[in-house]
Amino acid sequence: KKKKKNNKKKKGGINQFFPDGVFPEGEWQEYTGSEENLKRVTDEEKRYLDRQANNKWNEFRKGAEIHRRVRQTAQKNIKPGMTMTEVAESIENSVRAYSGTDDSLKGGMGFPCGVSLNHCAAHYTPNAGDKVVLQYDDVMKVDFGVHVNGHIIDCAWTQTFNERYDPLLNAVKEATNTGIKTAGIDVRMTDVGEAVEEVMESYEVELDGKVYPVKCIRNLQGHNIKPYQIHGGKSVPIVKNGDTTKMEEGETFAIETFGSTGKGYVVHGGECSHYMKNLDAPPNAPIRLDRAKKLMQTIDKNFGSLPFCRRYLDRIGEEKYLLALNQLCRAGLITEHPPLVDVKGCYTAQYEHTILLHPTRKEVVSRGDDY
Ligand SMILES: O=S(=O)(c1cccs1)N(Cc1ccc(F)cc1)Cc1ncn[nH]1
Ligand SMILES: [Mn+2]
Ligand SMILES: [Mn+2]
Ligand SMILES: [Mn+2]
Repeated sequence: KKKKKNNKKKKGGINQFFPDGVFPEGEWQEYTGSEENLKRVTDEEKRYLDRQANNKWNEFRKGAEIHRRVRQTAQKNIKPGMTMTEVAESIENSVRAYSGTDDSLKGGMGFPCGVSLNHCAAHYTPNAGDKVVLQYDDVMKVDFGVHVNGHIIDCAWTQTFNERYDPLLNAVKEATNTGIKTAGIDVRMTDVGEAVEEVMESYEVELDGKVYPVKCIRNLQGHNIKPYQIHGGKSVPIVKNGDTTKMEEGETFAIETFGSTGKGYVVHGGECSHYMKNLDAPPNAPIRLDRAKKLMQTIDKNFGSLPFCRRYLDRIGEEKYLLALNQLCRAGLITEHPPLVDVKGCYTAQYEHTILLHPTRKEVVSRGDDY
């Protein structure tokens, strides 16, 4: 018998530290560029209206506060010798504890905790049975989401132990901050990409006596975020790509950049762990295969349109689901998001923040004193 969802707020959540329910604002930045953008900050009427939308903003700020506390502990505790499963699950359990609810659709992981290593840039998290152990010379991209009622914080950093990678990390950190500074209302996507690329490619890194120019991974992008939708349909390039699509007032963006000592281009590589319901699939498409039908119901109930990974099915008690999962993917009802890899032997790094385009100012809501 399925245990009833307990809708009570759980103890130990982040709310205990903010009894008034008001969460800290992120880093404010003024809009730059056009004359029109410069005067947004003085528009009192827009400022007043923005405060009315505060509930939505406050839920992003709650997610960001959870993200900062979880990553601070992770940055201290993650060490070589831990398995990738221990790394990912320690972070995921911490997010769930702070979220203060057992209902994964009310709050918790916004998407799986990525722990992509070295030439793998994104979308790797261990599946059951993964024996990989974190090494001293690894370059690990820790990329996890926190959601509060579907308001998703998407924020990532690169964890290393060998300081020889610092120039690579600094290049990407500065490139991401440039992307954040350039982003704004009415800004064209291609202009963000161009600004990012210029900073990234001004760096080089020396490894094992060889000098590499830092390249942007040109087919990885930031993206807008919508309620319960990690990818809202707009992409933010990290190279100049001619896309004149503009950012708009009220939108939420994940600004992420990736630097690489390899080709600067990723392809699918390795076993898939990340999956997500296909929002373009016809709703209520008939699924004849009984096991697949049941699995789809479980996915709808626990994740909805949020990305999930195989370990999330394991932990809710699903067993022998792989065939049914593959059938749902082949039917186009679920999409696979396999690991994204540059060439073997190269090193890739990432930094990512979530920004809120308020009518009068830009808020880097996931900013911390770490990055
Ligand atoms: O690469 S994306 O698919 C994308 C980038 C631009 C347009 S869509 N992706 C969104 C996503 C898709 C599936 C997931 F399971 C988790 C995330 C970016 C991302 N991954 C991690 N953090 N941010
Ligand atoms: Mn991310
Ligand atoms: Mn992202
Ligand atoms: Mn893909």
